[in-house]
Amino acid sequence: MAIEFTKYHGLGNDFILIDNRSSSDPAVTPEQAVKLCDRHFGIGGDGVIFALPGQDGTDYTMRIFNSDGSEPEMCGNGIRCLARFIAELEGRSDSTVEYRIHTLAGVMKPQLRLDGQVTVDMGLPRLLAGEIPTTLAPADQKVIDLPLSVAGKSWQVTCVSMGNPHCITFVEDVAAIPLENIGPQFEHHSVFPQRTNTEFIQVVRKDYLKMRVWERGAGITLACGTGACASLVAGVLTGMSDRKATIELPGGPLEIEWSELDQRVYMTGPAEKVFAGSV
Ligand SMILES: N[C@@H](CCC[C@H](N)C(=O)O)C(=O)O
Repeated sequence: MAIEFTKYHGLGNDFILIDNRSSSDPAVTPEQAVKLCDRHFGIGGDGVIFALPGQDGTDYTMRIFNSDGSEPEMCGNGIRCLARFIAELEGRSDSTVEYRIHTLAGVMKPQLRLDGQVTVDMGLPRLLAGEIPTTLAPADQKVIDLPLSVAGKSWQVTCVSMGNPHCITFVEDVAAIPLENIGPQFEHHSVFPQRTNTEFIQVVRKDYLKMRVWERGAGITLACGTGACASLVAGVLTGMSDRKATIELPGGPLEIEWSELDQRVYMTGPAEKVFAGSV
């Protein structure tokens, strides 16, 4: 049976979007998602995202399979793409509609802006080791600037969950980090029982950070929305960043704020349609 899809990207973090509104079960299996994401033998993408019916009073449910077939709790760039995709399905692309989206990380609220950007209320960051999860500290303690040995070197890491796990290291020069080599070693380190996303951050100014990411289940990507949010929170916790900053990723910039008022994290960035087809 043919499956209709639309390809979107958020700063080059690219996804295959599927209109799954008529069923609560994803239209493809994790194994099929791996094939669809293949950049040589498939459509190509960092993940497959499903727009499913809402749950518990929400407008829609988002589920996502990474390009390795694993299912993460949340995806920041993906939820901006999902919001634009849904707006197009509903014929509301040119409005400032806000959606309430059920995810495995809780309810997220993306709002479309007229300039084409999408602002997402990403909720509260989770900071306790047991919530991330990591065994780097006792379950009821935060993991801020603690040593972690990877690839024969000690790294000072801060861990933050945006629903999905992130391990952040501040470095002098992000370009000098051998991401392809050390990324998998962070991802699969025994202190992260559910694996981890890994971000390296260079502070240009306290309101301008450069980031490179190794994503759990997807490897090196051009951008990671939850990673940018987690990194800004890590920057505030370590005194490296203001509460509001531009995060420059290989695919472009995201604006992130950890609000002093409600302690929630807000992310603003683009989401663009690439093409549509069927497989
Ligand atoms: N690229 C995403 C994150 C996708 C999920 C991640 N790979 C994980 O397994 O947690 C983003 O923009 O947040």
